[in-house]
Amino acid sequence: MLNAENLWFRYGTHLPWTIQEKSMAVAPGDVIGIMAPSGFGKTTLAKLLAGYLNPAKGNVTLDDKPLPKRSYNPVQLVFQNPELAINPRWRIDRILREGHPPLLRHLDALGISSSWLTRYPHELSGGELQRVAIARVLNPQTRYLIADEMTAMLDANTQALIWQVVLNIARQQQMGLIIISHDARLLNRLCPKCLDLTHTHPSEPNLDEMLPTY
Ligand SMILES: Nc1ncnc2c1ncn2[C@@H]1O[C@H](COP(=O)(O)OP(=O)(O)OP(=O)(O)O)[C@@H](O)[C@H]1O
Repeated sequence: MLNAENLWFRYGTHLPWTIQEKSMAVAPGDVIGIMAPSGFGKTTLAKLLAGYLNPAKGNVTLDDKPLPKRSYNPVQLVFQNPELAINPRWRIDRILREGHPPLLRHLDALGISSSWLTRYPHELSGGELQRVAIARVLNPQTRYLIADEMTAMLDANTQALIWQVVLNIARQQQMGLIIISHDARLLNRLCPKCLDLTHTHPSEPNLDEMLPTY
């Protein structure tokens, strides 16, 4: 279980709280959507859940323990722009093997061509590079995947292909998925449970009631 308990976060001591008293729990194999317009703190919440940011108060635990700081992070976060998460000086082959060797069937399913492996990131298109970024985290060590606008820059066909593969693998590996998107249709299609943050304002205290707990 990935558990966030009573999280508070702000980007500076004199700035307003971006995240206030938020709690949520995600079980293995759950698929949960988070939807809200720009600025409601979706990415901040994602970063807190993945341990990229530390809450001012509250904590995030995986099976009742803090997230590991030195070993592979079982809570992986994939953003819209793969360039930001990928070392531009590494060839694709090395990027894919950084955490855990990728399974050949995952590369095939995502349409990753063997001819890409010897190239550098700038020698792939944005959509091709995003597939590499996704393949990199779809390994058995990833227990929870947070997809923050992960397919927003892709065409409809590539988007459909990627989600089919990701949902299949998540089901097989009992990986929990948190899908953040502005696209209500996408979330309705993918997520049995969905949080719509547009009905609240970040400073209002009732957001908690919308978050699923188990
Ligand atoms: N590094 C930062 N320093 C200061 N303020 C920040 C920082 N990052 C985000 N913020 C602010 O925190 C608030 C929430 O930002 P966040 O990126 O979490 O929202 P979001 O809902 O994901 O938005 P978007 O859909 O545009 O990505 C915004 O008001 C933003 O300006």
